[in-house]
Formats: sequence, structure tokens, C-alpha cells
Amino acid sequence: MTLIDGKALADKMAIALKDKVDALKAKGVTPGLVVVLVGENPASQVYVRNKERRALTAGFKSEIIRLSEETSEKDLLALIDQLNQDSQWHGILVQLPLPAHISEEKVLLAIDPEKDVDGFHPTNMGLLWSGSPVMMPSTPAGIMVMLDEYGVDIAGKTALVIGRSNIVGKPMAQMLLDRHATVTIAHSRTKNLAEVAKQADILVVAIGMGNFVTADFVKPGAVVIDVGMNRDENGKLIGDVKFDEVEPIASLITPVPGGVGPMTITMLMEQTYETAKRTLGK
Ligand SMILES: NC(=O)C1=CN([C@@H]2O[C@H](COP(=O)(O)OP(=O)(O)OC[C@H]3O[C@@H](n4cnc5c(N)ncnc54)[C@H](OP(=O)(O)O)[C@@H]3O)[C@@H](O)[C@H]2O)C=CC1
Ligand SMILES: Nc1nc(=O)c2c([nH]1)NC[C@@H]1CN(c3ccc(C(=O)N[C@@H](CCC(=O)O)C(=O)O)cc3)C=[N+]21
Ligand SMILES: [Mg+2]
Repeated sequence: MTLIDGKALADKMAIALKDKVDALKAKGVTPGLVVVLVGENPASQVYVRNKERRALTAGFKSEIIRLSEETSEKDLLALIDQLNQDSQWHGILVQLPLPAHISEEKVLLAIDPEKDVDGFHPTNMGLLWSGSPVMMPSTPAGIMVMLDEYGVDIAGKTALVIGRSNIVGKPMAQMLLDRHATVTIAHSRTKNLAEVAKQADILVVAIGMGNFVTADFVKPGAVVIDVGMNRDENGKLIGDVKFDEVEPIASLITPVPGGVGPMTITMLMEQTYETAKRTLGK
């Protein structure tokens, strides 16, 4: 079986999380996650709803704050300040992307690093890169859990991460490096990408272009992780990897949907729980 079943692992972890949350509630702390959504991006609406459903199932307190597309940067920053002060919220997540008139950098900087369950604040990114992570970006963190669950050896292996965003590619590279992989990061300026990719024992693809990675990118027996979320011409959700072509060559591969996405939400919940737990006795 070559499939990495992220959905099944996410469901399994959700059951264990509920027990941990019940125990924490018995000690008087209910984990709280607040999600801020600015504008009407339909994809964001779906993710945000999934997050809320999973948070409530886990026994969290959870709220979505929906703001209009026209919300000013100043008003958003004021809201974040208020959420930072509000002790019922252990985790604050501002859904990206934000409308063009709002600076993502300023907004991420405004979130209290101790409530930054996305791990996007420069303080948390710095802690990750210096080897003492506190808050980890949930997408790469979920990928590490999947690799461990499926017994993938990382130390000494060649890993290629395609994509260098702050939210996926860069933290992914650091997490693999921390586990002693030999890591390369590729991007839109990389030359001979297929040849570079073909060297990798572990290939993580986070580009945002449907079916971009074909069989000629993949070393036989490689582990292939597909982060991409794209819509094909029929509106069907597809990954960055041409699954049918690559699956026979890979030793393990994540599907889209049902791979990385569900684990992203799981790690967000786990991190919010851990953050709530740290407030015990404070
Ligand atoms: N399943 C999940 O939980 C999540 C899924 N996603 C999905 O993952 C994908 C990537 O997201 P994100 O990291 O935010 O994307 P960004 O758009 O921020 O970054 C994309 C990266 O891919 C690189 N790239 C683009 N085209 C090519 C190409 N032809 N060859 C090589 N590299 C290329 C870009 O290079 P350059 O830097 O040179 O421009 C950039 O570094 C998207 O489909 C997104 O929807 C994202 C987050 C979570
Ligand atoms: N501040 C912030 N934090 C994020 O973590 C964040 C963000 N902004 N902006 C957008 C990306 C994307 N993202 C996903 C979460 C869940 C699924 C997910 O649940 N996917 C399922 C189902 C998807 C579906 O059916 O539409 C799957 O792949 O099986 C996907 C993508 C989080 N992101
Ligand atoms: Mg993006």
C-alpha cells in the first residue's frame, strides 16, 4: 500500500485529542480558538468552516469573526489587540490571504506570539529556525507527523522541497533539516527542476499548480508529499502532483484531498490545546 492516509490519521488523532481536552477542562481550562476571516474568498470559507467544526468536535470554545472585504488595516489591528488581551482565546488565527489593502506582515506581527497557533509570527519563525520551536506552522508539522506514522527514515536522506513560502516551504525545509535530512529548496527560478527532483528520496511539493509534478520528476521509491490545493476545469480539487502517474513509482504518496489538508487542521488543534495547557497555573 503506497497511500499515506492523512484523513484516517487526522480522525485517529481527533479522538485522542478529545480525551486530552476533557482532562484539561476538568482542571478548569477550555481551549479557545478564534479565527478571523476578512472578505468572501470562497476557498477560505470552506477551510474556516472545517476548522470550526473540528474545534467544536474536540470540545474547544471556537468562534469565527467574519469581517467585510472593506475592513481597514487599522480596524483589523485593533481587533487583534483586543483578542490578544482576551484570556478565553488561547489561539488566534487570521486566515490568509488578506485583501490587498491590508499588510499581512503588519497583521502577523500584531498577533501575540504566545497565541500565534499558526507559527507565522517572526518570533516563532526565528525560534523554529534556531532549533527551539514553540509554535510550528501546522502544514509542515502535520507532514512530519505523517512521515513518522508511516515509518519514513529521514536522517541522511535527500529531501527536496519545491516552494519557498513562509507558511509551507521554508518551515518544511527547516523541520526536515532538524531531523538530519540533506535538504534542498527549489522555486520558480530553479533550473532543471525535474532532474533536481529526481535525486530526492523525500519530495515535498508546495507550488499551487495543478498536476505540475509528473512521473519524470520522481525517483523510483521516493516518498511524495503533495501540499497543493488547486481546482481543475471542472472545479474538482487536485494537488500539485499528477497522482495517477506518480503513485506507481513512489513508495508512499499523499492524496489530494485526504492527505496534507486534514492533518493541517489536526496540528492547529493540537497546538491550540498545547497552548491552553501552558496557561495552567499561570
Ligand atoms: N493542504 C494544506 O494544508 C495547505 C495547502 N496549501 C497549498 O499549497 C500550495 C502552495 O501554497 P503556498 O506555499 O502558500 O504558495 P505560494 O504561492 O506562497 O508559494 C508558491 C511557491 O511555489 C514556487 N513556484 C511557483 N511556480 C513554480 C514552478 N513552476 N516551479 C517551481 N516552483 C514554483 C514559488 O516560487 P517563487 O518563490 O520563486 O515565486 C513559491 O515559492 C497552494 O496550492 C496552496 O493552496 C497551502 C497551505 C496549506
Ligand atoms: N492563517 C492561515 N492558516 C492556515 O493554516 C491557512 C491559511 N491561513 N490560509 C489557507 C491555507 C490552506 N489551509 C488548508 C486547511 C485545510 C485544508 C483541508 O482540510 N483540506 C481537505 C479538504 C478540502 C476540501 O474538500 O475542500 C483535504 O485536503 O482533504 C486545506 C487547506 C490552511 N491554510
Ligand atoms: Mg498561499
